[in-house]
Amino acid sequence: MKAAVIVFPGSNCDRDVAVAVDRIMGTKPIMLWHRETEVPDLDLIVVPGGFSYGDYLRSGAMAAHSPVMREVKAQAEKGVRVLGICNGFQILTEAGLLPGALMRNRGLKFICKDVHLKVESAGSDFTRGYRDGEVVRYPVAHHDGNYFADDETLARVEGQGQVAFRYAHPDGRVDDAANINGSRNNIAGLFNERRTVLGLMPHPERLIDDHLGGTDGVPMFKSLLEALS
Ligand SMILES: NC(=O)CC[C@H](N)C(=O)O
Repeated sequence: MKAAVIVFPGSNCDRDVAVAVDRIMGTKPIMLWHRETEVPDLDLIVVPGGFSYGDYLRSGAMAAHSPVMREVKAQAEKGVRVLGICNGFQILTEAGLLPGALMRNRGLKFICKDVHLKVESAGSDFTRGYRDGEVVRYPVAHHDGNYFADDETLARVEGQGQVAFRYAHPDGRVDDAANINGSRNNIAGLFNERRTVLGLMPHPERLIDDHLGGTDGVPMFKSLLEALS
């Protein structure tokens, strides 16, 4: 199993997710600088959180055009699993690997807190370790997490079961009061059609140890390990 974490100028969750992959999946990922053009064949690519290129223009907009992303796109095309967390989710939408866009939070404030998520689909290599409808607690830390897609795209992703996670109450209810940032249909995480790419705003890599406050992120990395080994 070969994994890589992409590193952009301004990434700040790259080492955290590398620790999660190493500890839970038992493999040290290679760290790939944004200028890299030669990338070995991989099984898993993680696009981590942070502020790539200072989030100038729009979060993820510049990173989506960096040299390494050509390789990421080519490998994603072949079915290599790609996990984009927070800024990584923003980059994957800007790169066209996931539909829609992430806009400024509805309240125009940076949100940094733990939130509850309803697992909308456990039917993927990323989420098999959870149960459909299960409620998990993940931290969020973003100012551009407001998921937007036009009506047609939204109907398509909903119809095809591409929604992975929704912002929810602790009892699993999904409504506007649980919608921390104004995302359409409370979408917090989304698959591509083949479910080989997942992007999500909350941070699974930040809850992988009781010393960090919980372990709700562990099943995601365990699911990937099972799928890829
Ligand atoms: N933690 C992150 O990756 C933050 C993503 C992005 N910089 C935002 O604030 O929306």
